[in-house]
Amino acid sequence: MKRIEHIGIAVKDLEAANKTYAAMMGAEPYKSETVDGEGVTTSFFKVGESKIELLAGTRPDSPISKFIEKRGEGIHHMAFYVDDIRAEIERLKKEGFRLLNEEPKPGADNKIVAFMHPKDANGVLVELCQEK
Ligand SMILES: CC[C@@H](C(=O)O)C(=O)SCCNC(=O)CCNC(=O)[C@H](O)C(C)(C)COP(=O)(O)OP(=O)(O)OC[C@H]1O[C@@H](n2cnc3c(N)ncnc32)[C@H](O)[C@@H]1OP(=O)(O)O
Ligand SMILES: [Co+2]
Repeated sequence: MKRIEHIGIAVKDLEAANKTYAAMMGAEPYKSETVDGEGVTTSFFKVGESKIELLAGTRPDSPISKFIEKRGEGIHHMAFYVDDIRAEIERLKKEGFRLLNEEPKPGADNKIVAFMHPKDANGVLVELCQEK
């Protein structure tokens, strides 16, 4: 795993959260994107080589809507950049980690992504991402 690509933060109101994070970080989000497959709308702020990804659910069965319903707003996942996501999925499976999707799926910001179960990483939902 090369670097922390982004930290995902679950928010109820993306517009309001954009204003909060823009004021805090002193910069506007550089991108906003809806990923229908995940039921989320995202916005991204640069932090050096990493990013903050704000995520709001677009439907009640979205993982973000369910997370907020159960736990409230807050850090939802940590994403690592990898050069070869399929090789990394195979390596993690051999190590005994449970992948939530074994075939990479479309993510935001021109990435393909895969998730690892949070119970296998001390309560942290881990995302792998690779450039499309
Ligand atoms: C924008 C695209 C992409 C990108 O490019 O960056 C994204 O970031 S998409 C982000 C949203 N998508 C996902 O999160 C996909 C992967 N997630 C899932 O498959 C599910 O959310 C889940 C992690 C399997 C949980 O779903 P489910 O099992 O239906 O929910 P439960 O509430 O029953 O959870 C079981 C268990 O796990 C705990 N949990 C759930 N989410 C998290 C989390 N984000 N971090 C830590 N722990 C989490 C939950 O609390 C339950 O534990 P117990 O209460 O102890 O049973
Ligand atoms: Co993410």
